[in-house]
Amino acid sequence: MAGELRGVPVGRSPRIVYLSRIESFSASHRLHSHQLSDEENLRIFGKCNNPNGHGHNYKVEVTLRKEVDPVTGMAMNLVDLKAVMQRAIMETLDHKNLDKDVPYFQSIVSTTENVAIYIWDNMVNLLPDGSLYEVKIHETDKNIVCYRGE
Ligand SMILES: Nc1nc2c(c(=O)[nH]1)N=C([C@H](O)[C@H](O)COP(=O)(O)OP(=O)(O)OP(=O)(O)O)CN2
Ligand SMILES: [Zn+2]
Repeated sequence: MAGELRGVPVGRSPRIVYLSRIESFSASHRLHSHQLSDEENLRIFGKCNNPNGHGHNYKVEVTLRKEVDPVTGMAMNLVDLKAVMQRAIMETLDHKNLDKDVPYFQSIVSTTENVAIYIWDNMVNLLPDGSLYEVKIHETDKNIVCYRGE
């Protein structure tokens, strides 16, 4: 039966929470696939294929699904999550030209879908096993991508 031992709940299943933190970064990019001709690129990506590129102020929301430690009351210390996001997102993407400065995007089109996958892949091994639940990116106020590792 559920009860307490020195103030700590015992005898019941763990409490699972969804813990999120948001960071913002600015980056420029151009939508262009090396697997397509110039004409196809222009037809598919339109204005976003302009060789001069364009920029966004991206907002990234990272969510962990994790049990609350009954002693600390935390699923994960947000100070630690901030440090992981700094390393996996800010240091590699902020104020960068995605296509030229980030090796990953030299062969992969820098759509928001692929930016979300890149961030997931960068973060997943820096977090406790199985805890990363979702990476959500607001590329603009209207364009949003969510990736859950599937
Ligand atoms: N599936 C995707 N489609 C598009 C992506 C993408 O990442 N994934 N990206 C772009 C462009 O890079 C660009 O982000 C689109 O900008 P824009 O159309 O200007 O954005 P808004 O919809 O917010 O602009 P409004 O003109 O204010 O509606 C295109 N497609
Ligand atoms: Zn864009």
